[in-house]
Amino acid sequence: MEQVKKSQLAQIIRERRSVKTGYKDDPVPQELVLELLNDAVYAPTHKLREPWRFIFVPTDAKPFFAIEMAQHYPDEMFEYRVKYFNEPAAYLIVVMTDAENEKQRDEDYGAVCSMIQNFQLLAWERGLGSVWKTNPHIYDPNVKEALGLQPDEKIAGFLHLGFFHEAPEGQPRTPAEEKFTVYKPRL
Ligand SMILES: Cc1cc2nc3c(=O)[nH]c(=O)nc-3n(C[C@H](O)[C@H](O)[C@H](O)COP(=O)(O)O)c2cc1C
Repeated sequence: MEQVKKSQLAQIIRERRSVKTGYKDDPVPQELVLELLNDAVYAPTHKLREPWRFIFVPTDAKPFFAIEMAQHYPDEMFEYRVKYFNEPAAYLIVVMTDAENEKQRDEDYGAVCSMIQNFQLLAWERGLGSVWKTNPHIYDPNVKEALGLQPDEKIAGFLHLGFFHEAPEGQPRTPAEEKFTVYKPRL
């Protein structure tokens, strides 16, 4: 098949990887995270609700954060969890409004997902690795309380952040043609 030259955007979308291990110790600058977020928030957001807010865990605070988060796990998992939470260089916790009705909940989660994908693409472009994690602790009421969440808020995810040694290998995606049908009018 003839190779069509991909636009820069298409290339970044295809090349971005979730970086789950192999982070460098280099600190993640808060200014960079804010710069990326200020572009990412141009994601579509119904009624311009912008249903997100962010908690940044900088690199120098991360060892304390790791201990605090690990305390929410059973004693026998504590050490492993401290190690786990220390792996990324920094965290960006994405907090979102937890609407009462299904329509708004779906719209808000859609907006947050779009914004997070924007952030991940922009981060990739700048060499900053990220992975969106939804481990069970994001649903733990004690974790929510420790992070100062309000009753009408929930955690959309922990973004693990860090510059990295090697880009992980990507997994191919199913061609859209295989999941594509064309509507035929029945009238
Ligand atoms: C909503 C959402 C939640 C995710 N949660 C996790 C997670 O808890 N743990 C994890 O290792 N990866 C998580 N991921 C990352 C996916 O595993 C990753 O995107 C997938 O393996 C494809 O890899 P790629 O992003 O490099 O293309 C999550 C991704 C999404 C979109």
